[in-house]
Amino acid sequence: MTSAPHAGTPRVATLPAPDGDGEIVLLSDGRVSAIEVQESGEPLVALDASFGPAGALVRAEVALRLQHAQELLPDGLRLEVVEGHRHPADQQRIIDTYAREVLAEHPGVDAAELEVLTSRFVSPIAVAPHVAGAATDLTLADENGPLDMGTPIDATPEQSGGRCYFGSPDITPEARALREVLAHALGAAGLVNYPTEWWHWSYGDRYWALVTGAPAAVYGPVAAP
Ligand SMILES: C[C@@H](N)C(=O)N[C@H](C)C(=O)O
Repeated sequence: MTSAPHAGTPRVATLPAPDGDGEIVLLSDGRVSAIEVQESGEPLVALDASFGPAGALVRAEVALRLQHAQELLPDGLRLEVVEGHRHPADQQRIIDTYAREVLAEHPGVDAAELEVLTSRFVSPIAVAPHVAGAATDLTLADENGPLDMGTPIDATPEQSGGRCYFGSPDITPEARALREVLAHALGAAGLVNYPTEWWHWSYGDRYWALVTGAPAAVYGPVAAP
């Protein structure tokens, strides 16, 4: 899953993709932290009620792109965004909680391996897309509320038996079809998925830059107003 870096070589932190096709680059991979940030200075804005009651904060361009994705969805479906910008203290609390769970499952792993395993579910703080206002946790909803996407939002790999991975082959055809609808709209709007979490989509952060080949990220850590 991880290899010790040679001098000057970023750490590789990857997982085999669950459908057997390629690999997932984790947020703890050194190629993510090596991406430069050319901060745009864009403000955080609150998403309106068409995205659900959370009123999540995201960068202004992310909000526009989510609006575009919303418009690309089939009639009767909408995006329900449950979280956007996250305070670094909240990010750290999630890291600490999940790292304890990982350690209980894998006693004896060293600190580097623990960081890699933990990053399947929560990002290292330095590259955290939510802390940059670049990421949203979201799902699809219809007039009756959120739909069954195969797992609840925030199911860990352990809790979900890996079904939280976007490409999990172990979900129903209905949930698979809904994940594809989500990916079609958000991908067309320029957001990228973190493949270990079907609900996590971002634009402008370092992971986005790595996936899209952009020369730099445009959002680094930002404080909420
Ligand atoms: C904790 C989970 N909801 C989450 O936000 N994970 C992503 C990868 C993150 O920490 O940025």
